[in-house]
Amino acid sequence: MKVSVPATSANLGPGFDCLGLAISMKNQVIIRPSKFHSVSLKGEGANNPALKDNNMFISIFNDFYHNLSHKKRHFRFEFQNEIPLSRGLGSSSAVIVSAIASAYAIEGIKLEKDKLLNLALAYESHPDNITPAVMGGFNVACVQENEVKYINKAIPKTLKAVIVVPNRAISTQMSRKTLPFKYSKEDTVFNISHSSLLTAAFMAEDWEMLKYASNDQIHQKYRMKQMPELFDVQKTALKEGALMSTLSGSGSTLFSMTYSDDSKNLEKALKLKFPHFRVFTVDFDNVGVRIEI
Ligand SMILES: Nc1ncnc2c1ncn2[C@@H]1O[C@H](COP(=O)(O)OP(=O)(O)O)[C@@H](O)[C@H]1O
Ligand SMILES: N[C@@H](CCOP(=O)(O)O)C(=O)O
Repeated sequence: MKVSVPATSANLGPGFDCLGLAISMKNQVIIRPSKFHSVSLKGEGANNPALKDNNMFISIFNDFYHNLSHKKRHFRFEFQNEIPLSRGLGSSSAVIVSAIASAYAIEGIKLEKDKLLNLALAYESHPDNITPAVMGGFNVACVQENEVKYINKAIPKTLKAVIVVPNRAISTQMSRKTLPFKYSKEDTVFNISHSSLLTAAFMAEDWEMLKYASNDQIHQKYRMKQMPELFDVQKTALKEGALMSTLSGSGSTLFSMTYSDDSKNLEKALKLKFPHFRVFTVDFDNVGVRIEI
């Protein structure tokens, strides 16, 4: 059985904790019944022994598997990870979503995507990553009475993401600690208006509006101070034709969106100016979690 989950870029500038989209960089796990428990790990995180020994996937999978099944079975888990860890690309959401989906699938129990999303919410309280990880596409989401309420829209093939991934990790938990406890009325109104405009721009496919709508006053500047070069990455991306350029999730990745025709130029300019960072051009993912029995 094979499960794959896409990476995500959350917040999209002003949509702190509520906007996110999926990109076609994915983590995949193949699970087979086996005589003994065993784990193999390839790709991102492969040289991190903690991921093999104390793997968040295995512990969430076991929580669900033991609740769903009365059989005592062992499995071989083969992980192939494309999502860099702690870079604001939703690696933890991918793990949570794939672990829950795998436990149901291995038992042959059908799990609706809406239910999967709400089960994942118990492990990741911000819906802006788990919603695109499950559903794909662009998503606006909020949590009410312990349920995710969301609206989802596919992103056209004429657009691509160009991401700049620094070599330094930023943990989401630590990055949230850099944010103020209180915001002024001006900053609050600024973000509500820009986040609403950004949502409308995605829905109306008005891509030229993104450069205005993607401005933010409540999280990026505080977080990017930890790695001031990110301001330069953002400025360069916008100067080189990005439709928008925002801190991905809690960082450290900078996410930019471009017309497909412009993406190679943008990638080239960013690689030239920031040779010490990894730069990737990727499609958007409109499917979300995939399960193959
Ligand atoms: N492929 C993986 N396998 C196991 N655990 C992972 C994997 N990817 C991420 N994690 C867990 O998630 C943590 C990163 O979560 P977080 O700081 O929220 O970063 P991100 O922005 O990538 O989601 C890692 O320290 C690790 O505990
Ligand atoms: N809204 C959250 C999103 C965190 O995304 P991640 O990919 O960095 O885990 C936040 O901004 O803290």
